[in-house]
Amino acid sequence: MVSYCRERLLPIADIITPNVKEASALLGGAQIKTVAEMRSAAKLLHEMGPRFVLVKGGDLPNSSESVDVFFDGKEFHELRSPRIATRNTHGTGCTLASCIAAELAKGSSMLSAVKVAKRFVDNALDYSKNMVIGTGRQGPFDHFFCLNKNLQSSRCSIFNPDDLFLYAVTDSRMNKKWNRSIVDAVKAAIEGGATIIQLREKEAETREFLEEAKSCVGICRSHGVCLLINDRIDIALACDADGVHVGQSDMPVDQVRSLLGPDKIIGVSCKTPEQAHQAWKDGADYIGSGGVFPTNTKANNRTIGLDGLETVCKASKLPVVAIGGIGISNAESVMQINAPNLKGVAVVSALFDQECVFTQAKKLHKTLKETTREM
Ligand SMILES: Cc1ncc(COP(=O)(O)OP(=O)(O)O)c(N)n1
Ligand SMILES: Cc1nc(C(=O)O)sc1CCOP(=O)(O)O
Repeated sequence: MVSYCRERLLPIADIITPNVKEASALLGGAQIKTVAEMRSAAKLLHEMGPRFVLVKGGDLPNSSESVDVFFDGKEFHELRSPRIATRNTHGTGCTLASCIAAELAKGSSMLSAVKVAKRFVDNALDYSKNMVIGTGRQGPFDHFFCLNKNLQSSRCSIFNPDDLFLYAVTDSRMNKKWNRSIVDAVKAAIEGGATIIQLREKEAETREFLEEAKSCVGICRSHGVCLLINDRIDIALACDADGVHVGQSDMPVDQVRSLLGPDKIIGVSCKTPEQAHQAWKDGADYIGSGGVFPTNTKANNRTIGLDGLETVCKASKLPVVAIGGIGISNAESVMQINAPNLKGVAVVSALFDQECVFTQAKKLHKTLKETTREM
């Protein structure tokens, strides 16, 4: 059985998710008692063929944390969560693997799928830790805990593709023109319905930008909205933003991931199916695709049109947000390409080159809602 797995299954698997005992068996009885040994095991297992390896550390002795090691062939990520003391752990492995498969089917990258699945299992374990069912050494846990209406919904920091619905991208030049601070602009956009914010401040000095970014992080957190930083990984780290957006000539996504770690959101601009494919391989969480229409906001930007957007959406498993020349008058035509992974529109001037950011955000949000309800 083990040799069949090694020879026939591992070479064709996208991901394998052994616990430490299973990893040890696959490696002919190797000792795996530390996180360092889990990393070595993940590397050796990867050499047997699967594209990704997740070695699960739930059984690791003497640890207050549950540490899983994720390896994509280049980078290791240690996914940590507090260990939940319970005997109700029967079925966790199958649930984790099924949840990864479901997230992949929804279009997530492998790392995002694994993070969502780990969070789901952790929440389920915590919710059902005190249940008493049967008298065996191990009890079952509650896979359907999400259906319990009395359960308090806690916002999890994991990226939700639906957050791309109305994506507000700031521009300091526009906000200066209308005599308002970035912080006021961000607040108005959120109150009007923006579902995610990106600070794209091309002209700001680093120190000033960092101070503004810190204030915006506070505002976004208090509204439960994610904040990303355009291009500047240093600023994102310093202000503890939720992630970054990078372009094709910025730092490559896999390098960004190794600097930011597994928990941050990474978006990447893609105009072609090849770029979209690479984004997925490198572990991006979403794609920004445009210019859908001509724009005055970004100089020399190539317009790919609605056809180009559709081509990128079709080529990709990742969630996509459309960008470039989008506003209230044409948002409907964008969403009507009706690609299941097109999650929303990203706009700059439609919100920020306007007298009232709040009103414009509200109007655009309403338009998007009406459009998507009809589809
Ligand atoms: C959501 C979103 N999509 C695309 C872009 C463009 O990013 P990039 O290619 O890095 O260009 P600049 O923004 O740096 O001019 C974006 N910012 N956001
Ligand atoms: C920042 C940016 N990126 C684009 C891309 O095509 O990748 S278009 C763009 C500017 C979008 O501004 P507006 O909403 O004012 O047209």
